[in-house]
Amino acid sequence: MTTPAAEVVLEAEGLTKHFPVRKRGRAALSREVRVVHAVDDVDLRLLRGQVTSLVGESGSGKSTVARLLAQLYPRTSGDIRLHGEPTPLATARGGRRFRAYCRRVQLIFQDPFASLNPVHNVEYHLTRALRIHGRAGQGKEQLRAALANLLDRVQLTPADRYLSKYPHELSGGQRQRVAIARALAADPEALLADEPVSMLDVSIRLGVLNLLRDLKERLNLAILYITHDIASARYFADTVLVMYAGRMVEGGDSETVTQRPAHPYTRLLVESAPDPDRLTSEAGSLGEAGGAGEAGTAGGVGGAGAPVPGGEPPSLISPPAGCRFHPRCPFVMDKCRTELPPRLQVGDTGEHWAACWLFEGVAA
Ligand SMILES: Nc1ncnc2c1ncn2[C@@H]1O[C@H](COP(=O)(O)OP(=O)(O)OP(=O)(O)O)[C@@H](O)[C@H]1O
Repeated sequence: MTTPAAEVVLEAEGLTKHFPVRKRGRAALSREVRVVHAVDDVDLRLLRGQVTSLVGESGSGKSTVARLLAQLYPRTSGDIRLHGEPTPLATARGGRRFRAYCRRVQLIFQDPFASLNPVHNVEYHLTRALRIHGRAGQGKEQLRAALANLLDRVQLTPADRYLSKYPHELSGGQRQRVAIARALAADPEALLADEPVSMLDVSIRLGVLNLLRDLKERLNLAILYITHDIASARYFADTVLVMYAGRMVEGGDSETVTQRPAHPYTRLLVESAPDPDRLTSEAGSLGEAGGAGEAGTAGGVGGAGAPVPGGEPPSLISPPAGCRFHPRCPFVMDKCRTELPPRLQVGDTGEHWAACWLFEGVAA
């Protein structure tokens, strides 16, 4: 649960990334500049000691958000603030300020095999990270202790058994633990975990998620957990944010968003996710949101036998006007085709919102 007192570590406002489209053939002669609207006007906050999950299907812009937050890409517009301190649009890469930011905000990639160099062993990877961040200590003894401490944090013990191993000698889960240990070498405050378990065997996913949860609690980390699996977000996250076609469409505490989704797109995600103890009767959830008028129409979206919107996500080069989900939405109204819905409150707690016209005038 989000507590009002939780400290904001990292925050984005109006975060936008447009990638230019390379022109080919005759298009190369035209003056028209075409871009992929990968991320548009995204707001999010990562709180100390909490997991925020960013959920959405492939191509919705989740990884781009993580890369923008990690400063791997320059953003087109918007603000990123670490402890309220703005990061300039074009942070000088390699500069002191940039290095300090990168130390505090660490990214963990989906594929631990690709992120570890196959010709180097665990000791090399971790020692290098400790040295880069000035945390290797003085002399061999202190370095040894720092390495053992890192491996202990990711539950790879005894350390001596793992230090000499090469990536190919480790299981997928162990490799991801080494990648997490390498991120921890920087002593970060925020971890951006981009689909950290999706390439792992189902049997070991839970272990790695439990490890991240343990780190969140012990080290008081602010974690961004990116996933297309809304069921795992329910299990692991405190807060869930849902992205569709480059925009945020819903947010709130994880239990509410995953069990009583409001936006028709979130309902689609929840409907298609295997989650055995889902509380059904989403009709009731919209009733709670106010239930009257158009929202009442939406009450049937997620329930048994409810229509599941078909179709594909839109082109991000020329995204639909209004709500980007409108071409797939079973409850589309005229307004949805032309006007972008703002964040509208769902229910009466003030923490659950949906960018959907169905909730206009519904909240208490
Ligand atoms: N470097 C790039 N240049 C051009 N377009 C890009 C680039 N990176 C991402 N995109 C486009 O931006 C959109 C969002 O991509 P992104 O990888 O952020 O989505 P995602 O939700 O993380 O998807 P996945 O789960 O498949 O990784 C996609 O249309 C993608 O093709």
